[in-house]
Amino acid sequence: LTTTHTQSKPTMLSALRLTSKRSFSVAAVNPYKVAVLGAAGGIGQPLSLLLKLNHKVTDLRLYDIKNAKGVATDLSHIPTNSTVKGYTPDQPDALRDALKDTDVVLIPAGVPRKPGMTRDDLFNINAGIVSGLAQNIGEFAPQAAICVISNPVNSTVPIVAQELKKLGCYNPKKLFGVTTLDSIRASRFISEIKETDPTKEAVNVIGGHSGITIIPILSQQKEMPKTITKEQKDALIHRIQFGGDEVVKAKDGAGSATLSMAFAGAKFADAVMSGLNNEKDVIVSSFVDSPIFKDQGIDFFASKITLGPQGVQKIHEYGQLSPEENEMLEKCKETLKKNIEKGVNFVK
Ligand SMILES: NC(=O)c1ccc[n+]([C@@H]2O[C@H](COP(=O)([O-])OP(=O)(O)OC[C@H]3O[C@@H](n4cnc5c(N)ncnc54)[C@H](O)[C@@H]3O)[C@@H](O)[C@H]2O)c1
Ligand SMILES: O=C(O)C[C@H](O)C(=O)O
Repeated sequence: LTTTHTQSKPTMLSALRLTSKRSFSVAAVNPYKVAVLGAAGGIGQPLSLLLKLNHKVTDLRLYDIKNAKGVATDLSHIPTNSTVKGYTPDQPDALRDALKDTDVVLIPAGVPRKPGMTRDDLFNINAGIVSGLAQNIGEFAPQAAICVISNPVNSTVPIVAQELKKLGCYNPKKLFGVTTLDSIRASRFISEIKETDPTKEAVNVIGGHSGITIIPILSQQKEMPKTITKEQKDALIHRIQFGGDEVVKAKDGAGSATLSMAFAGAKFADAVMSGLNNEKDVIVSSFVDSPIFKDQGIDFFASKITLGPQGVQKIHEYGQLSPEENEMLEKCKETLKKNIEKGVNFVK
């Protein structure tokens, strides 16, 4: 999909070869301590399972306001090379113990959408949850790479940045809004039109993570079918932008994307650890503190980035856009600016 690594390395699935003793010795990687905050939720549980299967993770900490210990005990019976421990607020210093010395922290804590809601409608509840967790990360794990899943990502990422700035430990290279779900949807949906292998398809998706702020740059696609009509192309763009709504509608009140998001979150975390491990050319898309539109007051923007031992190593230019895509970008920037300001003002 959009992650590329030149170095051949075992994938997450290699950890599934549980019967082979080799699966414990393949890893020429450093051991990583990973915390999931919101680990007992719809995303948290499958995400934690996928992290348990990732040989790069040796110490997995699961924090939630409820049921984290149950999920951790369940996962702890899987014979992969990590320990798993659950933490809930009834234990003294639970968050401190969950976060201490971690390399990567993933945040899927917060409420999901119901039909008819926008991601921004989640702001009132999730902003408070994310800012509280960010304060604890700043205090107990200021070194960690922080991957924010909780919506609205366009605002929750600025909230985390602002909280860390207040604590004097903001590292822009280690804060990520997870937009991988947009990338994997784009790969999947375009492959359905091109009749190709979705694992070989990559679309450059930029902007943010909500509706019109998600911009798939289809003009950069080579080998689009000559027969594709403008209507089909517009429908594809719309489906990538509103893929989240498709799931919310289908789940009919029971939440939003959890399983595809867990896959996306695990894939992103794997890439972050590959970067920390100094693997070459680890390229993913993410919503990060970016110079691209800073001069226009937009401090965060999603584009391709290269990950390295210190986190973000390079932020890629988004490349050439068609006139239609330029128009989409202008609209994206207006919304993004407001979403970012809303997050920043919440903390101020
Ligand atoms: N970035 C993306 O692409 C993407 C994709 C899907 C969902 N999401 C977002 O992820 C979030 C979680 O979705 P879900 O379906 O897993 O929801 P969920 O309700 O199933 O799970 C959320 C979990 O967070 C926990 N939680 C609440 N407050 C907490 C706190 N202060 N500390 C720790 N844990 C806390 C809850 O107990 C629950 O277990 C939502 O905001 C959703 O919109 C983002
Ligand atoms: O759509 C949502 O609310 C969840 C998530 O952001 C998604 O894109 O699926």
